[in-house]
Amino acid sequence: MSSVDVKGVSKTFPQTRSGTATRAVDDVTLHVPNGSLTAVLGPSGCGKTTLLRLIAGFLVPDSGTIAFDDRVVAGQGRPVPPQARRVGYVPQEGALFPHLDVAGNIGFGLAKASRRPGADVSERVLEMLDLVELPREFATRAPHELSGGQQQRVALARALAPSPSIVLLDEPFSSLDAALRESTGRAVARALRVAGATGLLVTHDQSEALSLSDQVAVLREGRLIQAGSPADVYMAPQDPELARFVGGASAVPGRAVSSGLSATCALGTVRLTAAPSADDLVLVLRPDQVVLVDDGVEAEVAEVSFYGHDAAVRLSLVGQHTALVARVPGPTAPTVGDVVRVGVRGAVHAYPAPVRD
Ligand SMILES: Nc1ncnc2c1ncn2[C@@H]1O[C@H](COP(=O)(O)OP(=O)(O)OP(=O)(O)O)[C@@H](O)[C@H]1O
Repeated sequence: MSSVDVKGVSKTFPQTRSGTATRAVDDVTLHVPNGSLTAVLGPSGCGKTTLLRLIAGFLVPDSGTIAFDDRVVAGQGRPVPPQARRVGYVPQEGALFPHLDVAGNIGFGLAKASRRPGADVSERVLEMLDLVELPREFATRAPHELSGGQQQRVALARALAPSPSIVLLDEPFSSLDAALRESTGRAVARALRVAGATGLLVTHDQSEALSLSDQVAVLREGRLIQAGSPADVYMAPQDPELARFVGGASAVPGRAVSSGLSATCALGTVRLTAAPSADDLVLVLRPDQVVLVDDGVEAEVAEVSFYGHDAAVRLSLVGQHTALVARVPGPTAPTVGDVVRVGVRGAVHAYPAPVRD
């Protein structure tokens, strides 16, 4: 096990023939505690893979340092090469060697530098199959005889077999369908915990990040916007854009009430989670905070997405240019064109409104 400390790391790709230089990672500082799993979350192109490749040693930072515990691996003197970093890497898909069976794939790293004298490769292969919760009989199967989720578990088993201190996973579930994605994700997180490895998981899927990790690190345009526990990132997002990205939210203009922890907005007076730092505010309403009530403000139903157990209802406040999303139990969902009444449940997060020129 090792902690990972990224300090002030930047990486710019030089100008390509077709465009300008890209600052893919911009002054990122991130601490990943020993034995924990951190999800690196952000939209496509925000620099997630580049950050992972810098930690793996496939890329060298332009500035800043990367350390595993107290051992600086990049940024001071000659960078430590990837093979000497004791890092396991699980790429997106198609990662298995098609000409080797499952045992050959899992034992691949062991057959090289990291094999301990006298260690039994086949015993380790079986241990690894147990760890990733696959039947031992799979050892003799070819990769094409496995499902996508099983293949990703084998890829993890291969990464874990040489007992790396750190495991880096680059969108390992992106090719799997929703149900398989969830079960494979949970199995992978369990295996990492049992192996005691420190993990970094790149994903653009906010529910995957929130449900699997101990810490969520959110990147936007190469910069680290927020790092915290899943609950912190969901309950106290750094800005309204992050609230929309993680969990979804409606942003409504509001005005602080001088007497304390409340604000007025198109939905009436609402309670705030903390004293506001400005008079003009942006109030962030989570879909589960927007509720259909008997005595609220009138809104017209613009769109309904039915998910079974619940439904997302897009609403437009009557006579106002305010759009809202409410999450209601599936069986109670209204239909498009209905006029309903809405209110706000619980305290809402407020941010200073952007200053207009
Ligand atoms: N080798 C490269 N040369 C030039 N630009 C690159 C290179 N690799 C990445 N980039 C650019 O750096 C930025 C960050 O890319 P990166 O792959 O790290 O993003 P990402 O968040 O992992 O995206 P995705 O989720 O789509 O995989 C992008 O604008 C990308 O075009």
